[in-house]
Amino acid sequence: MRCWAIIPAAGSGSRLGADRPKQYLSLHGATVLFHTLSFFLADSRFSQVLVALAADDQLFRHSDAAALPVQTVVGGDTRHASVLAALRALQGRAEDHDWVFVHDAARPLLLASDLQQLFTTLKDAETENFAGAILAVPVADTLKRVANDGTIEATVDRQGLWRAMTPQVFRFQALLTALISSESRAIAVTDEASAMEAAGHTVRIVRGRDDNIKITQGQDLMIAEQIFAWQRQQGWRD
Ligand SMILES: Nc1ccn([C@@H]2O[C@H](COP(=O)(O)OP(=O)(O)OP(=O)(O)O)[C@@H](O)[C@H]2O)c(=O)n1
Ligand SMILES: C[C@](O)(CO)[C@H](O)COP(=O)(O)O
Repeated sequence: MRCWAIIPAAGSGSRLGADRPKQYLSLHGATVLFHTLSFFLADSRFSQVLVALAADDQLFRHSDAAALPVQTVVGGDTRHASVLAALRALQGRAEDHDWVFVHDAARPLLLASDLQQLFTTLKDAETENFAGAILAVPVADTLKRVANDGTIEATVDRQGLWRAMTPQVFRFQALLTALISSESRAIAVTDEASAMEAAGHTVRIVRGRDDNIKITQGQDLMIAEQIFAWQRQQGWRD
């Protein structure tokens, strides 16, 4: 049984509105993508790291990430399609029961302690009958549903609500089947767990670190810079 890492990096970063896709923005002297790919390459438990790039990506080959020993695949118009493309690239090499860890390129602050929590949880997958696990954090704010005119329509009960993060880890064949099924049924999934849930699988939540943020909008890059510096100061990253 082997482990594979899939890094979806084919997005355009439209919500952040930078001058390039956010995975190519600089974070403490290297691109966001370089940090994320390097993290998984440094862990010998992974047989290979695959990165899904946009079909028209012109930046990767000129970036610091181009020198890394990863397999590139052409991603799709959605994150779902990009992950599916990477899974299809594994067909013929990955065994059905291999674990596939999917992690957003835009989450460069993942720490080894969180990854280890996932590996430890997976040891119980067979005996406790769950299909995989995801990092997540409980919602701490009051949630509002807002109308188009900017007024509050409702307050959403946050009891039991968690924010899904990545890595999300599932068995190769089960994940491939679930994503193909979601695609064929035109079910829009924004994470792998959604597809697995729709396929009837049980997914385990692992309480992750709050600083495993996804660089998405507003001041996220500045926040990531601060977190990165603090993690380094704590000795949690090189
Ligand atoms: N067609 C897509 C869309 C997204 N992603 C990747 O999925 C991760 C999470 O997606 P998101 O944060 O939404 O990134 P973007 O799609 O780039 O952002 P936006 O929605 O603001 O354009 C990112 O690493 C992104 O590169 C991908 O591989 N393929
Ligand atoms: C996978 C994910 O990061 C979990 O929160 C999130 O769903 C990605 O969504 P995005 O809109 O593609 O950023």
